[in-house]
Amino acid sequence: MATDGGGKPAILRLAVPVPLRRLFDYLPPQGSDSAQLLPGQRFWVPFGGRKLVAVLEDIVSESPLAELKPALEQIDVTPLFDRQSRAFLHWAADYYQAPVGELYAAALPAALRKGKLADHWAEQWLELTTEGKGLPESALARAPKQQALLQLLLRDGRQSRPHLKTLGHSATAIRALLDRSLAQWTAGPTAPPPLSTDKGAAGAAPPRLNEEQRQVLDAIPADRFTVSLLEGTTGSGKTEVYLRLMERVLADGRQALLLVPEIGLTPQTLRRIAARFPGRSIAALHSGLAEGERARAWLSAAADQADIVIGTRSAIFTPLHKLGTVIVDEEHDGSFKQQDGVRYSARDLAVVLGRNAGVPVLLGSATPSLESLHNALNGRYQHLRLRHRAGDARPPQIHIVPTLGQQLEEGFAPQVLRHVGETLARGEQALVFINRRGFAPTLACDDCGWLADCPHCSSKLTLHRRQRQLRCHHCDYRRPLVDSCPQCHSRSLSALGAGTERSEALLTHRFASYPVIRVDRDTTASKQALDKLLAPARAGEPCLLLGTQMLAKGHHLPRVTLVVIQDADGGLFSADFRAPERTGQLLEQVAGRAGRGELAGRVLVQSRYPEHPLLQLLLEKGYGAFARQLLRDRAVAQLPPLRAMALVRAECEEAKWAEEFLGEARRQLEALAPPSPQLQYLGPVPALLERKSGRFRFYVQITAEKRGALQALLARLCQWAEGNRNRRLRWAVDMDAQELS
Ligand SMILES: Nc1ncnc2c1ncn2[C@@H]1O[C@H](COP(=O)(O)OP(=O)(O)OP(=O)(O)O)[C@@H](O)[C@H]1O
Ligand SMILES: [Zn+2]
Repeated sequence: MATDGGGKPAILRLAVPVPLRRLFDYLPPQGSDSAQLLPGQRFWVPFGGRKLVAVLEDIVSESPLAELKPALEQIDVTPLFDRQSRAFLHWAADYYQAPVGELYAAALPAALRKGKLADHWAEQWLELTTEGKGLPESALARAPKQQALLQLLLRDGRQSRPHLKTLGHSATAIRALLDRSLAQWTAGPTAPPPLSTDKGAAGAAPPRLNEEQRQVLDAIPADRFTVSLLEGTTGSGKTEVYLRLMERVLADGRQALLLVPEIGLTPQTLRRIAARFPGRSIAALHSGLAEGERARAWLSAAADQADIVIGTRSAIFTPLHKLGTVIVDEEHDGSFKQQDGVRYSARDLAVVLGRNAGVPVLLGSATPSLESLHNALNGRYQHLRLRHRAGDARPPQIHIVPTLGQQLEEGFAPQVLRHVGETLARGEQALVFINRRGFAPTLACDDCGWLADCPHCSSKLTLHRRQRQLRCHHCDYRRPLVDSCPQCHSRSLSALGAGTERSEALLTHRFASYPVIRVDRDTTASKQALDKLLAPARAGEPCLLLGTQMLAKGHHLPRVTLVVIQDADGGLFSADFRAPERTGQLLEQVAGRAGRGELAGRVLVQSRYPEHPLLQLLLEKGYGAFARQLLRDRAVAQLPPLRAMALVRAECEEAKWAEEFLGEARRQLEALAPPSPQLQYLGPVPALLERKSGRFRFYVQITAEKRGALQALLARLCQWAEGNRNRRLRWAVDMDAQELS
């Protein structure tokens, strides 16, 4: 039996991925060596008849429990998490009221979460022995191939087997060094897969920073914790600032972490970064990778092999020991907040990570979130601005096109179609933004008024004509298209509203001599597909781009001179108080795709309510003024970011149970802390999407003046709710909730 050295048996205190907010004690696996037990290692443990992957937190000598089970198996020799990253995960668990075991699960790439061996991805490295290291570069002159290999190892250190092959070193030369005991193989983590770079772009001289960019960069301290919000208009050269900051960090021998939105991690972005840092290893972590590739990239980053880590949300949890800066691009983007499981915000955690590591954090956006803007305006964050477009590009001209009472053709006003035609005829590119994929939002019967509802959600099915299907965009329910009304058997069914597929049909017909490129989730199953689709646009040919918000961000297409926003009204009348903010961000980002090169840009915005004050403010004064107005409105309504807000959510097949549970939760809350001007409760109320995948969804909303008080309250509520015995009911705490849906 393993002991802690003092004779008492060692007890493992483990974080297990179950919805209970505590650690669990186990005995070490049979026959394990206590000297080999280290916090941060993974173990297989038995739990309620299942086998789970848990992470070792602590080794103790006593447990409050009398009967302990042994863990089944030790998975790692080398711990996957060091002390600092464990402390970070614990902080996040406390803040988001989540079990720490679930945070480890969120932090690990899928393959490692499932218990695969980390060593499985180990690479063979050739390195010099002490004897080899003692040789001068001029040694082995009589065997030039061996000498070349020796010189490489002396200058650049150990080399991986595949890399040696790429460089053309022969197996014979390697064998010779091994035989002379000058070199040896060692196993170690793999280097991140090298990224392909644009031919010609690699090594291209970076642009000279303009005065604004220089000031921004100078304001970011080299090695001290600060948070800066970079509010820079679209095309103002924010990415260039990120690249310079990374350069500085790398020169200092440290690692840079760059977080990007889910749809922002395009091959184009990766190439731009790879081209700037030839010879540096870059680990890209995103959902488009195969499980093995992702685990490999994660492990190499954790083993200090990656200089730059670029990733979506969960990359925030990569253990980086030489972190030099955290940069969050498009910090306002909704994808930084996880919407199920542990509902963390990677953007907010970036600030905590930077504070722990004592390094600068840079949040950048043309359309900052109200949270970050509020912090910048009240001085908690440093507020940096880029007010002008970089290079020679000018801001685009924006015009509203009123659509009420106009003869529209598949949703487009005649003058809009005329402008598109003229743009193409001039040899330029046009971009049409439609925020809905599919052919049309739904199918309706002209005779009885039947609508195609989803049987599992409180929403309509979307018509996808090419696949001849009706699909639910919330639960992915699909059914074949019907020819007649299921209710009255009438054959006159109409497609209501516009979607990308329907607009594509009109535009392809209307502008038949130009390529029409449709970009949405249906046409771009993979990131590579998007890259390929956009190739003609990048080549600069006249073409028409048509798509959803996938087109709104990150793309730099200098020949796009016309942007059409087909319908600006969607978010102006939503019941979600954040909807205007999101609409403003989206419109500004889409508009920002126009005129990014030498040619001037124009934006046409179709609206039924051209007089709407918020729309007017946005289009006339820009997002900056619009967002500051929204902040004043939020202050009046006592909403975030002026108040802290959390939701307690519950969902169940039986609406009644979810409502009852939340009713009781609210009574518990009010008993702990009665409502007051500083602390307010709302609900239980149904979520905006009341039913999803067959479950009814409700929430109780809590807004508080003091975040700390809210935290303490929620911690006690979780203790109560963990006792909930209804297994068919799911509940969750959503701290800093972003969606009321
Ligand atoms: N100092 C500079 N001089 C000349 N060109 C520059 C300079 N800085 C950036 N650029 C160029 O301007 C264009 C826009 O820059 P960049 O992509 O960095 O802007 P951005 O603010 O990140 O854009 P967005 O937020 O709209 O995606 C790029 O082609 C970039 O190479
Ligand atoms: Zn559905």
